[in-house]
Amino acid sequence: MIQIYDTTLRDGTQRKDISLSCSDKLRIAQRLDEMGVDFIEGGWPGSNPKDVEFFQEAAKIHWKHALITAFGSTCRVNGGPQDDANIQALLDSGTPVCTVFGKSWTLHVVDVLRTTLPENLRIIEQSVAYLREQGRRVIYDAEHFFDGYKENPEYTLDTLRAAVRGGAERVVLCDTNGGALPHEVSAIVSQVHQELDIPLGIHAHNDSECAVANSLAAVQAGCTQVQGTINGYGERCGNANLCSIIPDLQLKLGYECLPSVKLVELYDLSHFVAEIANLAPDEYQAYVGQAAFAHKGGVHVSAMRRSPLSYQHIEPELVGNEMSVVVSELSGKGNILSKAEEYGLAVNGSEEVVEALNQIKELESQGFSFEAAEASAMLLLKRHQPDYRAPFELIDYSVSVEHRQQRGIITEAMVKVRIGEKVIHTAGEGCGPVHALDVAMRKALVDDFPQIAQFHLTDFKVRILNGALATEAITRVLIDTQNGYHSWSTVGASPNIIDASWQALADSIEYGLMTTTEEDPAEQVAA
Ligand SMILES: CC(=O)SCCNC(=O)CCNC(=O)[C@H](O)C(C)(C)COP(=O)(O)OP(=O)(O)OC[C@H]1O[C@@H](n2cnc3c(N)ncnc32)[C@H](O)[C@@H]1OP(=O)(O)O
Ligand SMILES: CC(=O)C(=O)O
Repeated sequence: MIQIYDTTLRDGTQRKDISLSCSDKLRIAQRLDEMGVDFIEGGWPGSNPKDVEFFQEAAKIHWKHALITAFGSTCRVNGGPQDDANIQALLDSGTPVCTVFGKSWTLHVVDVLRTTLPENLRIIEQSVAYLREQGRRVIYDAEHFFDGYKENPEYTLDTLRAAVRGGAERVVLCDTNGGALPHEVSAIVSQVHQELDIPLGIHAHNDSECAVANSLAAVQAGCTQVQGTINGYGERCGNANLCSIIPDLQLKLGYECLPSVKLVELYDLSHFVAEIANLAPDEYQAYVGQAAFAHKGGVHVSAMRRSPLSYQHIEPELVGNEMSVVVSELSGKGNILSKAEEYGLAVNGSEEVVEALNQIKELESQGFSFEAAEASAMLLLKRHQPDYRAPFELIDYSVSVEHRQQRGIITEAMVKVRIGEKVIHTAGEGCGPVHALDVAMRKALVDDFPQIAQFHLTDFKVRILNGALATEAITRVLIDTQNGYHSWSTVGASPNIIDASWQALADSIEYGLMTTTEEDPAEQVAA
């Protein structure tokens, strides 16, 4: 069994760009408790009123499994813990467990605390002992332990012994500057494990991109608690990422961290915390990123269709994620077949697949990109089906943009479309050419397809592909659209920006008409 100690609410919030409100912190803590995390470090009560409020509110909650811990430093140099505001704040937080950090590295004792080595041992021992006397369990975080150990191993061990004499139930070896490498962590933890008969923990930062590897090495060398954060948020480059460490330990190394029924909620937990932290989820994050099981290369997809573990290290469902297939110029027939299956399209023979595949490769060479435009990829496959009839057909369009003195810029569009046997000719004005085309198209289609009123353009991205050609360059346009309960993306590419926009817009409308009914979106969300 490995204890999971989450510090998202404390060290996680030391990441630049994260600021959680008290209620954000409580929501995350409750979600972590539901997951079965053992310790939740709620903050530093000696630091700010928000953290004080967190502990006041946390005291009113019935925690199912987790122990809430309050974090703070040892008492100030030349003072005693009984007179120390920070230690008092730890006691006032009312948590059953207090985590106290102290200095291990002589550089920090001498240059930062500006005190003597024996005085540092005194404040460690007395701070821990005082909290113990007040009935609190104490975890001792040995800051800069690995840097300190490399310089003066005997002194760093003495700091741990001081914490143990004070009554710490566990000492946590911190790679505060994140510079240690796995072989060093492995060797040092093994030596400490031999020297001290006390449970050990690991707290790693990611400055050498080794926080997860260092945490695993530490566990294998004897640590039984791992401190980390959800999504690896934390000071500078972050803390050890629990979303990787937990499945690594549980699925690969056979340790128990969370109840196994909870592991499948890891993907949701990661996205939940990103959402509350107001950060875009990292698509490329191991285990829980949306691309973690997304297959693009044709060779990979072809093999995956034959054996689901051929290009995956685990079954994605174990952590609540799912496999997906991307269509692009790197596709083979397998990608097309998988996409067709995903969209429920019956494929009538390999010729159809090869034609669609070749068209995708050709269009990508012209500047299209189907990876981020699944709706266009789906329409392309659909158009290769003999029985497919598009809901409308464009006959002509024109756009005029005029700059008139006194009247400013005037933009108008005309479209002529065929719906069945009917030809409809409309015009629209807009604040720009794409808006005017959109207005004219909606006018032309709304009587036959009233659901078009539900479509909203949510994003419009323009990228110049070969900038060296300056204004003659190919432009790629990606449009995101939604109808209140579902969103989709389409693509166009052309040396003419209006034409590229038109292609993406027409695909967006065609796909939307195929997938949106006339029902009220609110009812569809409920369904
Ligand atoms: C490794 C880590 O991540 S530790 C956590 C770091 N997180 C934070 O710093 C966030 C919360 N911090 C804060 O809100 C503030 O820094 C406070 C309230 C803790 C302190 O604020 P201030 O009193 O203004 O001090 P300031 O931040 O300028 O300096 C830190 C002080 O703590 C002292 N200190 C640092 N570590 C320790 C320690 N382990 N034991 C005792 N004192 C310590 C320093 O010597 C310095 O004191 P001094 O100015 O009297 O020499
Ligand atoms: C305690 C802590 O956060 C660190 O040493 O990094």
